[in-house]
Amino acid sequence: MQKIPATVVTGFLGAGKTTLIRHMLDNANGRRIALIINEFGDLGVDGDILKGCGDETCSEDDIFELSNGCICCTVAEDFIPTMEALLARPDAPDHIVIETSGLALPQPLVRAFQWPQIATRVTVDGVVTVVDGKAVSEGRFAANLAAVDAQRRADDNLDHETPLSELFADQVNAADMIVVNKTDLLDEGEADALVARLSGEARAGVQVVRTAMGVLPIEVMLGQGAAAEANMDGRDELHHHHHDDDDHDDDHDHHHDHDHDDFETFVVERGEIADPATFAEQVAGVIRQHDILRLKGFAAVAGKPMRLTLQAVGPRVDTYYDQPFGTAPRATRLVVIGQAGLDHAAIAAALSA
Ligand SMILES: Nc1nc2c(ncn2[C@@H]2O[C@H](COP(=O)(O)OP(=O)(O)OP(=O)(O)O)[C@@H](O)[C@H]2O)c(=O)[nH]1
Repeated sequence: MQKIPATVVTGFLGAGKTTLIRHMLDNANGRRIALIINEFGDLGVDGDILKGCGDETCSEDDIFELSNGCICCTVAEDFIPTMEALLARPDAPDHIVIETSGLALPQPLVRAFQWPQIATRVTVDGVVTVVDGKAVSEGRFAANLAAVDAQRRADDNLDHETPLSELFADQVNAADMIVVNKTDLLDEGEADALVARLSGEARAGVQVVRTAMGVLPIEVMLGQGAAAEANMDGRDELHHHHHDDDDHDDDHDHHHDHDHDDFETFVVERGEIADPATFAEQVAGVIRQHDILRLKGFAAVAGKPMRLTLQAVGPRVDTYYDQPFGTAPRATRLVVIGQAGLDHAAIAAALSA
């Protein structure tokens, strides 16, 4: 029996994973693609966006949402049972695409494909790492040398970098292909420099391609034939497990105590907003003031039957009307994601003002 290829799409919060997958679904040309989506933050925004595709290639039945935390830490409880349920269905998909949360380490997920009940049926076609070209060019994932030094002074055993730079390095390290997205926000020189830098940091032979709005031909994205689960060499994660005493344990059920302890998420609910542009400015102000990494959700706009989708990556805020509320409650709900220590009350108050 031929194995079903599975593509793992990883990349930091807001890099453009959902956008890339949405574009792929819109251009699936009759391929049946099953999606497994893992989101950090409990609003199901990505699932909603992908279900809105309305195409028979991505019926809701083919979308599985894993929302019990980060996929790399819930492999046994969540991911494996979901894969088994997917594989037990009579109509096997042509391809499986897995969107990890922006905080996930891809390595534990790829290793899960070595589990016997999966390995006989599915192979990892490729790990696609989506990079926010603008954020990386601005140095958002650069190791913060001052912070690293302070940590080292505090604890000799620590040789890790910042949570952001570590995650970024691990996601790059796991890649079979790197997609430098958001090139529309870069000039050509910046894009060239970033591609050159990432080609140097990635494993040998990894292709680095550039996109805007995730426009990548489906033939480039799928069908890489990497069999990543059988080729783990050089994909190792960095030094994440310093809190665990048993971290050399290769037990598959082992819980990786890693960087998402350094991040947190919560939901803010408020009443209708008056005007999308004004609210977007207000949101951008709150993001700057509180150093929020990612904010997304849906808003009810006074007098408008359509639901407004709001997406912010750092202080860049996008809004668009996506669908009528219909019978759904006209609620405004926003999920906020940042490094641990966010002032929930102040942020909620500022977003509700
Ligand atoms: N300017 C610009 N914006 C983009 C591009 N790709 C995605 N975006 C926007 O960036 C925001 C985040 O995109 P998503 O596709 O949701 O990112 P993601 O990686 O799935 O985000 P998480 O699931 O939260 O980790 C959205 O507002 C997108 O419209 C791009 O190439 N250029």
